[in-house]
Amino acid sequence: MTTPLAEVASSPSTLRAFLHGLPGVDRVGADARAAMLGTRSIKTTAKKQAIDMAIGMVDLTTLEGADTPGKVRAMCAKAVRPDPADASVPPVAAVCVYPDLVATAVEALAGSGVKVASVATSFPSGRSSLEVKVAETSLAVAAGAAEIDMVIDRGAFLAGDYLKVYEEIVATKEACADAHLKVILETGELATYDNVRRASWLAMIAGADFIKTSTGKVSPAATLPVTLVMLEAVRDFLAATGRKVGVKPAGGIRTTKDAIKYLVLVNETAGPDWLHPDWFRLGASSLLNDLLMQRQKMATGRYAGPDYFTLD
Ligand SMILES: O=C[C@H](O)COP(=O)(O)O
Repeated sequence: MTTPLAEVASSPSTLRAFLHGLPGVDRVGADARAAMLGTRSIKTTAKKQAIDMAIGMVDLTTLEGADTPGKVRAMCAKAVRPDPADASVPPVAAVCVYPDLVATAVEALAGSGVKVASVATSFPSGRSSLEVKVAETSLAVAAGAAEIDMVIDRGAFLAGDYLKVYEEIVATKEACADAHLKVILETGELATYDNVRRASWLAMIAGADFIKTSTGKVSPAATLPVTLVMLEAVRDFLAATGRKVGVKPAGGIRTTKDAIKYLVLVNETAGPDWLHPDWFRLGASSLLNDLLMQRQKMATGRYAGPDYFTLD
């Protein structure tokens, strides 16, 4: 890395030269390594620990046009006490909602320690003016959001207008004040792993606290190889700058088996220091019930069945 990072974004050409100077991703190698790590088995005792760890890393999400305050309150109750019959189940890390439902979630979660995350910047498309995006972020923060999940402008990124994407992230970070900023790359639209690496670095240079794979509205959403590329990026960014950034795969993660594959990937790629909700999250609308069912199966030897738990 020859250009000091502070100067990388001083012009469109320096930013482009930096991002295109990053080493290319060996696609076949990344796919093979993710597949290999995905087949690793873990011991039964480690599995119980992994399930509780995964529960504590969930960003329990509802991002539907039909969301209501009642649905969000019910989700918040589940976030705090995932299994009402078992107080040993840890709470999730955060709930993630649309900006207009932040106040409802903040009230429902008061004093619980579960954080409220709001999507922003015209989620999921990211298609509005910077003024609108910044105003939406400020309103969500004013309503009490502790975390903002913004989307990047993929159109600008794919057109090579990296400085526009950078400036939007910088402006959104400023509007966040003390709230943490997660930057959604929407990797399913970025076409190549090289682009995923570039977008990861772009977001981190611009001030992201977390980089997140997907909105959950585009297919493919989170995948193991894409998450591997992002974990390598946060590892390398820490080595280059001394600043640690978190990672959040989101979208399509529905089973305990998948969640554990992600934890193995984190451990083997970025390292065990990332195995904490401050540095790793799983964004999911319907993973929690499977984690609860598998947890109960390990404790009692039988499944309670999906009807035992309230809907995700
Ligand atoms: O940020 C989280 C995603 O929107 C959730 O996606 P999902 O419904 O596929 O779990």
